[in-house]
Amino acid sequence: MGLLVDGIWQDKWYDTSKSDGKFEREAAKLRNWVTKDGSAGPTGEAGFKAQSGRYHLYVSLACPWAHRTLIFRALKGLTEHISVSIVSPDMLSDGWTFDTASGSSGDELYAHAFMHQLYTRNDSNYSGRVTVPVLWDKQQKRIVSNESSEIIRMFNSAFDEITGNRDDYYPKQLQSSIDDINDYVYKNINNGVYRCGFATTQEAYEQAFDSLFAALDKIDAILADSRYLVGESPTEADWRLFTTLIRFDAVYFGHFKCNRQQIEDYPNIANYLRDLYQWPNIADTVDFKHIKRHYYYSHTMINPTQVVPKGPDINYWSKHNRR
Ligand SMILES: N[C@@H](CCC(=O)N[C@@H](CS)C(=O)NCC(=O)O)C(=O)O
Repeated sequence: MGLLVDGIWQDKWYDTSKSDGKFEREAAKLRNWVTKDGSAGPTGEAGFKAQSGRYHLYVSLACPWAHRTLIFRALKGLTEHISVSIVSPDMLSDGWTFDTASGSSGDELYAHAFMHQLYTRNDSNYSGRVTVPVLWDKQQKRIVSNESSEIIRMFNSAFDEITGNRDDYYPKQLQSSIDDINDYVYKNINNGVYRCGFATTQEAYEQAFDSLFAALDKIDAILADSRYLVGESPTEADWRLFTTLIRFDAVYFGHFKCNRQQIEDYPNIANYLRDLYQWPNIADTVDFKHIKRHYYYSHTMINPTQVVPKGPDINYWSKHNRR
């Protein structure tokens, strides 16, 4: 695991020494938007018009942020319009790789060995972490965005005229409720599990742990009265929560020490998780082999033996009680 400094790869773990042992995630730097007509989006430059076959998505099947983009690609009928390369689940001293022997599909566009080569192809002087997902423009041969929350917004609407799929997971009248719940879930749950797992002091870990479970308790209470987080059909807020919930019992409970209880022990969340998992085309985006292998094998400072646990054995296809 590492980062680029002026275009040179350096193998370095996260530095928590300046933040009292707390893990702080670096903000994504490449923030252009694909739009229907190629006009500029909320940030970045114009020039990225929605077109079939023009864009390529680089993902890890293990990564919850990349997983969001695969879910929106599936939900919005974009699989035949946006191609994908999958990195290996093993992220060690070279960062994300395209090693096919350990589970990568290979870099379909450039046959790079490493993900950082894509970042320096985009900008030979790049400084920053080399993260997935990345949305790449095959026409201009550059990165559109490496911010998953924005890539899913693009997928939600920019390609609607091409696909004819007008399902809207961020409808205008619900946007402020979705934004509020997203902020809360991101801070306490999506990033909260990482704040538990990557904390390097007892105090930082316990703070993250307490806010994580307080938030899960609150979500379970919301789901007692409402089928989804914001009303009676799934929105962006549900899919963003889903990618953390589906990894929780298999990885975060043990590996990140999020072990007050499992998601299976939450009466409403456990059923809600199955409801989302069983939604058309979603189960195919979930790969427990990559998920477990990535975390347990790559984070050698947490699990130096790199032994990957066999369990748990949970059936996400079992019947749920959501209406
Ligand atoms: N803000 C980014 C975060 C992406 C992210 O942190 N991805 C992780 C994988 S789960 C990564 O690539 N980490 C590599 C690193 O930090 O060096 C997004 O949501 O797109």
